[in-house]
Amino acid sequence: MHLFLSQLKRGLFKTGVRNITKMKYLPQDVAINIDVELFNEYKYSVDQLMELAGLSCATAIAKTYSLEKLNNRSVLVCCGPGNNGGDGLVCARHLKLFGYNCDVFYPKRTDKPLYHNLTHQCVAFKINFLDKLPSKTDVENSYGLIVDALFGFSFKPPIRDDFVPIIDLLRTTITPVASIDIPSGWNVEGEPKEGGIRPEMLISLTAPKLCAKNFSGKYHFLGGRFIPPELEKKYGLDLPKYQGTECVISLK
Ligand SMILES: NC(=O)C1=CN([C@@H]2O[C@H](COP(=O)(O)OP(=O)(O)OC[C@H]3O[C@@H](n4cnc5c(N)ncnc54)[C@H](O)[C@@H]3O)[C@@H](O)[C@H]2O)[C@@H](O)CC1
Ligand SMILES: [K+]
Repeated sequence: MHLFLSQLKRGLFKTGVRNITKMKYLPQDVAINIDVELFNEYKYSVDQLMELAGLSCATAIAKTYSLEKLNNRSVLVCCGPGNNGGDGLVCARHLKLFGYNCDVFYPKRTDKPLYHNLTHQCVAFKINFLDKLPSKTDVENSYGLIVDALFGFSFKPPIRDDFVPIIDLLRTTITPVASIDIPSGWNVEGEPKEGGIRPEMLISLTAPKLCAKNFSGKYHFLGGRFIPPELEKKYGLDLPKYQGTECVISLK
């Protein structure tokens, strides 16, 4: 006991908890600058980062929602038009490999090879793409979890009309929602005043954005373990230490 206390005082137990308290929450402009720097200075490609981001999300989801917990029901992945939606497509593919049944709702598709390829891969993995938004009752009967991959750190309020019904569904359903990077519809720097979606899980990528301070759901993970140490230092991110070979870390 004495040894434990003296080691604790000397800070020898590096559990990451100490770092979590210092960890930086990013405003929108800083999140965008880091993104640009990863591509321009470190020569990452979007595909590379998206694959790691989507894998992190699928891993965090599988650690939290076992098939048993979902009563073997499927996962509905709702994808938006940007890179957050791309993360969702990658996440769906990895979830499928982990043994989950996934359906994807991807109403506004971006005409770029990356998104065509990700969609093609999902179809090849026998992931079903829905033609229309299911009703609240159908969602609650068929799905154990909804993955919210609609908007990430480039979202600018207010939500445009075509996405309002999807956000309304996510806001009102009793099916748990796992949001990728940002709870969609939230301002990157805070919760909307009129009340937004209330995800049960948030998977922050790279570093949590300022709005994550308002997250009151049960599970918060950090993923996207690809930040070069020099970049982490430059932006004073103070990321918690990922354990061993893990690609995610639980913050809550
Ligand atoms: N550097 C990073 O940290 C990485 C970020 N990634 C993901 O990329 C996301 C950012 O992606 P993007 O910059 O492509 O943008 P987003 O995916 O955040 O959203 C942009 C898209 O949403 C639309 N949109 C914006 N405001 C809207 C509104 N009010 N109503 C309706 N549509 C609206 C835009 O027209 C655009 O098509 C991150 O949040 C994260 O999920 C990962 O893919 C890879 C690594
Ligand atoms: K999201």
